[in-house]
Amino acid sequence: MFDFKPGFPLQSSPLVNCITNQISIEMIANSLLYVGAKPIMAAHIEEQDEVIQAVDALFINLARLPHNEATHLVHAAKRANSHKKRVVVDLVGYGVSQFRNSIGDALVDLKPAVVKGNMSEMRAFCKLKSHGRGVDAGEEDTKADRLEELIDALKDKTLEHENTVFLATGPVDIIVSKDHVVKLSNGVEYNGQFTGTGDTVGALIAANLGSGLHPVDACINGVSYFNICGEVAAEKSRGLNEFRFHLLNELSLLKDTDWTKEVKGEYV
Ligand SMILES: Nc1ncnc2c1ncn2[C@@H]1O[C@H](COP(=O)(O)OP(=O)(O)OP(=O)(O)O)[C@@H](O)[C@H]1O
Ligand SMILES: Cc1ncsc1CCO
Ligand SMILES: [Mg+2]
Repeated sequence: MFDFKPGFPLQSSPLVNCITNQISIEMIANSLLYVGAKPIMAAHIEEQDEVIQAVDALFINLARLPHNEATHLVHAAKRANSHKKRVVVDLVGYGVSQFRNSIGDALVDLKPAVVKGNMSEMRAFCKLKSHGRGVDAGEEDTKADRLEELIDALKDKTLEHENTVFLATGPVDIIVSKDHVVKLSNGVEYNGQFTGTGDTVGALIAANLGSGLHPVDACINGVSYFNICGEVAAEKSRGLNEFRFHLLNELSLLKDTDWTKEVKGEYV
C-alpha cells in the first residue's frame, strides 16, 4: 500500500480563504463544506490583513484577473507570509499572456507552500514547450516522456524554491519537492473534463495545509481524494453532468470509508 499521511476526514475544520474566479467559485466553496472545511471567498485588498489572521490557509487562483485586481493577489500572498499562513498558488492559464505569467512569477517568488497547475501550465511555467489551449492542457503534454522532462525541470525549480512543493495534474499527476518525487494515478478521464476541477483540487490541498499536513501529503490527499471520488462517480453515472453531480456528492461521503487503500501512488 502507498504510504502517506491521510488528511480526510480532516482533523480540524480549517477556514480557507479562496481568491478565485467567478467560474468555479461556488463549486470550490461547496466542495470545502462537503469535506468538512470552511470557505471564505474574501477578495478585496482592504480586508486581506484581517482575513488572513482569521484563516488557516489561503488559496490563490490566477484564473481570471479582473481590471486592476491582479496585484491584489500578490498583496494577499504577502500578508499571508507576514502572518505565517500557508498558501497554494494555482497557475491557471500560465502561458496565455505575458501579463498573467508575470503575476504568476511574482506569486511563486513569494515562496508559497504549493504551486500547482495542469501539465501544460506547469510546462509553460518551466519554459518548456507547451500545448495548452486557454486554461486546458494539451494531450501531448501528458505523455510519459514529457512527464520525465517536466519532473527534471521542476527539480531545478526546487533549487531556487526549496520550501515550495510543485504539483502538475493530468492523467498521471506529479509532485516534486526538494526531497521527493511522487506520481499519482487515480481518476478517470472525466475528472479533468468539466471546468474548475483543478481549482477544486487546489482548495482541497489548502484545506489539508490548514489542518496541519505537510505540503507533499496535502497534495497527495487533495489529488487522490478528488480522483477517487471520480472513480466512484463513474460507476454511478452516464454523461459529464451526472458525473459532476456524483463526484461532488462523493466528496462528502468518501472520507468515511477506507478510501486511502485505493490510492495509486509511488515515490520515484
Ligand atoms: N485523463 C485523466 N485521468 C484521470 N484523472 C485526470 C485526468 N485528467 C485530469 N485528471 C484529474 O483531474 C483533476 C484536475 O486536473 P486538470 O489537470 O484537468 O486540472 P486543470 O486543467 O487545472 O482544471 P481547471 O483549470 O478546469 O480547474 C486532477 O485531480 C487530475 O488528476
Ligand atoms: C478560468 C477559466 N476560464 C474558463 S474555465 C475557467 C475555470 C478553470 O480554472
Ligand atoms: Mg487549472
